[in-house]
Amino acid sequence: MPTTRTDDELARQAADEAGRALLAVRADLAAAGADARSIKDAGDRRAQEVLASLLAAERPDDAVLSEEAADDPGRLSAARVWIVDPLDGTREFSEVGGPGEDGRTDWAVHVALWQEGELVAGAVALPAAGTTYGTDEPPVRPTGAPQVIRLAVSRSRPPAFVTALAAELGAELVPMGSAGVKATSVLRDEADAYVHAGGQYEWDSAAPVVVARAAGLHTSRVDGSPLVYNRPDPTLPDLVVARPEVAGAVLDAIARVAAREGREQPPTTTPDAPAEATR
Ligand SMILES: Nc1ncnc2c1ncn2[C@@H]1O[C@H](COP(=O)(O)O)[C@@H](OP(=O)(O)O)[C@H]1O
Ligand SMILES: [Mg+2]
Repeated sequence: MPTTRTDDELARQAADEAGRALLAVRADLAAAGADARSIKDAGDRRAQEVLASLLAAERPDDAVLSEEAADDPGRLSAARVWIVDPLDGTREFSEVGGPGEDGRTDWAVHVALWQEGELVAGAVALPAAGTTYGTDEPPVRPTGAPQVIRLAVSRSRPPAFVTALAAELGAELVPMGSAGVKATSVLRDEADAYVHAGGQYEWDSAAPVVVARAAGLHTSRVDGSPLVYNRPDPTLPDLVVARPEVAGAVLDAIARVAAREGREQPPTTTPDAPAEATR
């Protein structure tokens, strides 16, 4: 029987349950000396199982779009769709170092709910850091204008465009894994903005974006247009999450860099699928 949790509470519960399962899987496999590929695969599988069974039990009438499940075309006519990334930052999750080592903390579980055109609830769990950000308790964002803008960027494949943007802004790059970790780094005051271009999917950004919005952060595509979810093609290749104090400067600088690179906007298609991508 479904419980009476709100959608916001269910998002947090689902992200936390998957996060606990991921910590257990990683600890077991690291202790057994498993290789990174086995740890990634087992993590993806286990977190998907936890999310799928919880959502099926609690919200049997809703559709689900997940990185780790076959796409269900029924989602395109559904009123409510959960958009989930059971394990974001898969590479970082699998870097455990060796038996007895704690492993990295920059990976996340993403759970978001899309309803009739908008993201309405969500949670981003950082299980190894012991923190979950959710729309049930909107996070409090840092305020004030930074002297030097800090840009969160992929540690394993920083887009060349973001390196050029940092030079344009006189900004510092702060490398870390996972889209959820990078978006919430703005809430932890570790960065002032997360800018990504060149390839991503709806599940990479849906939960980070709905949580960031709940905290009052700016969220958009790199050209300033709205992020739109539950589209037939789940590719959503670029985004900006930023403190409102820096959002204008960041978007202006993006436009200048794009103009210099001889095109109207930064790349909006995936040029080549990264080795780690599962699709
Ligand atoms: N160029 C690209 N194409 C497709 N997905 C990308 C991408 N760059 C980053 N991503 C995805 O965005 C997430 C964060 O990546 P990063 O830490 O490098 O910024 C990862 O999700 P997964 O770990 O769920 O695969 C990664 O696969
Ligand atoms: Mg992801």
